[in-house]
Amino acid sequence: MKLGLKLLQERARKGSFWWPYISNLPETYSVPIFFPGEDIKNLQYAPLLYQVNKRCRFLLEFGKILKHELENLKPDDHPFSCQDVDSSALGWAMSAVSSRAFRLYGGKRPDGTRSNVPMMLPLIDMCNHSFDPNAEIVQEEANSDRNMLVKVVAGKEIKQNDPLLLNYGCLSSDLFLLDYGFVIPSNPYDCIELKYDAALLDAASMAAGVSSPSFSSPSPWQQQILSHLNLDGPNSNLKVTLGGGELVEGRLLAALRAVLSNDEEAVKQHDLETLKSLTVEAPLGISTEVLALRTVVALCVIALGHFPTKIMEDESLLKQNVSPTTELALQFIIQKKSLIVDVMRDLSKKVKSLLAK
Ligand SMILES: C[S@@+](CC[C@H](N)C(=O)[O-])C[C@H]1O[C@@H](n2cnc3c(N)ncnc32)[C@H](O)[C@@H]1O
Repeated sequence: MKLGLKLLQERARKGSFWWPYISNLPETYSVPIFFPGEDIKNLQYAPLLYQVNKRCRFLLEFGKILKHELENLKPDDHPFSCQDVDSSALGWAMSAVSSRAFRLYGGKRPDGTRSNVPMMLPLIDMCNHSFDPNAEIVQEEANSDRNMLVKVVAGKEIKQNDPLLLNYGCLSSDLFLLDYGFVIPSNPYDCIELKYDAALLDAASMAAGVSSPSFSSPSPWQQQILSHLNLDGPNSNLKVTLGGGELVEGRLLAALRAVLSNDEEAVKQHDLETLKSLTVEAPLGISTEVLALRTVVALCVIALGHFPTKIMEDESLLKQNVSPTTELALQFIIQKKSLIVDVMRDLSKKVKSLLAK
């Protein structure tokens, strides 16, 4: 937000050096904080809705604090040349920065290391994103400590009229939408967030064929493994993911394998890294592995059931003449649901091949 405030300050300052740049920035952004209520609802996916709400609440709160702080300032002391900076102006600035700033190395710290700071880079910020970019940003130190040379360097041959494309990062679809306001079809870095919840896992594993699951009442050795995986205990992190690079997050896979195995000796023969790896095939035996993978498939079914609409309904709506924000919301949820379906398909294939052994 610091850079956003600076942007607002320069936008309000008469004769600002940055005015030509700032006056050419988009007036609106397609990020969800500006979506109409109906399209926020259309986003359906709870972790994204949580982030959108969090950002909106922050902007409202910060707007109030700022108003209070600026209230009694003399015109000469006013950082925004007496212009009103409300939550909508803050939202504009936040979106300008999140969608256009690049994180680069800043000045040197006393210990010689460099801080990582967001910077607005006029002209460079005209480059769109691609996971197959044709250029990259290269930073070079100039002779003085304060100055930094920032260049865009071609990574491959670029023909005349080809767009210059940079890689903004291997980000999930949530971050592309929240920060940049677009959705990449079949984003290989997208994932689904789930909560490691014992009752939910008991239900999922029962659907997978476990008669008396013990996620809600793990034995002490299983609890120890869960706490090593940071899935149990006071500072646990219960957020686990499906999809992305890993298909099933290693911590979830290890927990499923350990709790479904019930064979302390067999589990303790393996280190955590082995238990977390899907490329290590069935370290605790085929039947445990099949139950673990089927439990994930059941989790996927439950996750899909939480979306109020089906992919086919979203796709047919998308074919109609919808607004750009509805289109983005639909693209986003289609992507999320397709990812779950892909995970189910890949895991079911694995189960089939295990059973054929
Ligand atoms: C750094 S700016 C890039 C320049 C921008 N296209 C412009 O005309 O000003 C980032 C914004 O460009 C758009 N953008 C960048 N890459 C995109 C992509 N692959 N697909 C769709 N929109 C993209 C998004 O609106 C994003 O917020």
